[in-house]
Amino acid sequence: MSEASPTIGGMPHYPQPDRPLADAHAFQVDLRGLVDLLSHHLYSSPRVYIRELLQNAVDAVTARLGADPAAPTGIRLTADGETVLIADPGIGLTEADVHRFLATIGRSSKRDDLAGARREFLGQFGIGLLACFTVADTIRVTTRSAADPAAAPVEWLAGSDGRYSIRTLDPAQFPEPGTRVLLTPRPGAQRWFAPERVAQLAREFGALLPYEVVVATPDGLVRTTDSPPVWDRAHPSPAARRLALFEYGERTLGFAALDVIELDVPLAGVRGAAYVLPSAANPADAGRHRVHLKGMLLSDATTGLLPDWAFFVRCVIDTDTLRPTASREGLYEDETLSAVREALGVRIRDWLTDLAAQDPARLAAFLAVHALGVKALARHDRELMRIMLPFLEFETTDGRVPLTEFARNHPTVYLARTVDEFRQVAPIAAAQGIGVVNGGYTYDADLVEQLPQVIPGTVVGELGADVVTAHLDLVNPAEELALAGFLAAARATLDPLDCDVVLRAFAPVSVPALHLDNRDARHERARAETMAAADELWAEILGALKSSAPRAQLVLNHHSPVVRRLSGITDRALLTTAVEALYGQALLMTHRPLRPADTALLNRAFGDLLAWASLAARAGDGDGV
Ligand SMILES: Nc1ncnc2c1ncn2[C@@H]1O[C@H](COP(=O)(O)OP(=O)(O)OP(=O)(O)O)[C@@H](O)[C@H]1O
Repeated sequence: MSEASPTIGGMPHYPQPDRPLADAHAFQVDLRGLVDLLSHHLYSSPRVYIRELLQNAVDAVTARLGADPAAPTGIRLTADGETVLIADPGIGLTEADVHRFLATIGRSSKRDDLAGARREFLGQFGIGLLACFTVADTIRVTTRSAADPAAAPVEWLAGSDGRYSIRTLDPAQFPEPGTRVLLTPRPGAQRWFAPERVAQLAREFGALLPYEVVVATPDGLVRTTDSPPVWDRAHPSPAARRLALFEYGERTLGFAALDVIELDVPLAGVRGAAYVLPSAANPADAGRHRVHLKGMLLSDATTGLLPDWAFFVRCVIDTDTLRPTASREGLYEDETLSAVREALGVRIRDWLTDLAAQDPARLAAFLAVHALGVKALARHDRELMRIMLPFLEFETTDGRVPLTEFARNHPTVYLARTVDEFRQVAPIAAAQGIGVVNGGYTYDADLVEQLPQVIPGTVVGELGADVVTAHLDLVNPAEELALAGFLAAARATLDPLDCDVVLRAFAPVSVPALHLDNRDARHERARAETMAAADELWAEILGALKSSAPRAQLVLNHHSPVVRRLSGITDRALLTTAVEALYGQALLMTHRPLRPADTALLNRAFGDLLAWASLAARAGDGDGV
């Protein structure tokens, strides 16, 4: 029996330096420090020790099958509450292998020196076994090599203090090739050895592994593998296959999907399914997918697997091309991953276009929940936009309608940039036949702007106050002249508020006045107000920014009975109050927050109107006496 300390990455096989390293030393490893690093900074939880044990067992079985396709494959975990034992009938190790691989941190038998990690194996980094030290104080490995039947079986006993011993065993004690790993818990880690927890972890990580794994517990044998995966099984009919996929999704992801999209991208080595979320998803949510690498669960919250726009699906996949990060809890971002991401994106997009062509009712059900996702996708994909546009509804002056239909009825499509702007003008614009789309919602303005490329001949214009006024009927000059006094008084009242007054005739008659404004004008007013309140330096800077933005407009409706009645008022003070009240009412209709000056004006107008009313009432009483 010999005793030694582990070395790092195959040390002391020094590279050949230019000059001999006469005074060379080997790196030492502080195993406790390393395990501490792994458990606090690499692995999210000690539970991964089961995954690492399973992984080594699976790789060992795969390696032996390579040489002997008839070799046994069953893997058995035994959890008695005190210890955990895993036994595999795999390739095993000779004493030299033990020193070389088990006891050398960072060295793996699963890497070709030039080609990197070999595709058929799960492991590659040569650190997995260390995960066991996050829960165990000692690891006892007994192993017999299948590759070298003459080699005696050996026992390797390693402690978390960084020391190990090795001894040869009597071949009669270990007649068959294979490996057994026995772990004894470190203080405080007993809970990770509870039989039901071991079985649950084996099922969670290893349900799709290619070889049968059973867990022997005091309550009996538990089979934790359930392979081949549902997508690789034969089903009696396409409907039965779909049903099986739905059931599998609900069991593993925890929600009843709206739809399921099969993923089979042979070039990318990906098989599985994408499940459409049953309720609207947050576009900023990076998407959490359940990813298996060669059957072993990598993580159920893997990000970066799909393009950002595909936030409406969650995938369950198995792949043999993608690489894990060293923690084996995420995907390594490389060219393969971006190719897979693109291929899966194409698959989901194709599913959408097929749905549009073959099953509009199912597409409508999908869009009722995920229109936002499709809009996000369509922005970058003109072809998809062309296909989806007839199905995507937008808020417009014709109600919620698809843009294609809207563009057919309105050769010029006006775009209101904010929800407020749309609300402000929609009823009036609709009455004048102006076609306006509310561009205030996420992605809508982008899509409307691309409309001319998708439907040639369509013109998209910005909706400004001038567009609306241009569509309102002019009042005949003689009639306008008759109201000149009233209009002059109204202009004088509103001029200090940076608002012009114009007279037009428009529908509906129930709207006496319309406050038309645009963002430039609002910014200009805000700037002017700040300037008035600012000190000299700021006033100068703000003054330099002054622009000749159009002023707001109060458009009085000549058809409105209220306006007609007002124009008959001769008392100047009452007229001022009435104009202020009209202006205030029009402002309230815009649903925008009021400036302090506007609030003051509204209060004053209301108070004055009350005073006028009580005066009139008293005068009426007086008449009666
Ligand atoms: N059950 C086993 N049967 C045979 N060899 C094993 C077994 N477990 C571990 N080994 C050997 O020990 C080496 C180190 O194992 P370890 O789990 O630390 O790393 P790995 O599996 O190579 O890579 P990773 O860090 O990615 O898991 C393996 O490369 C393998 O040669």
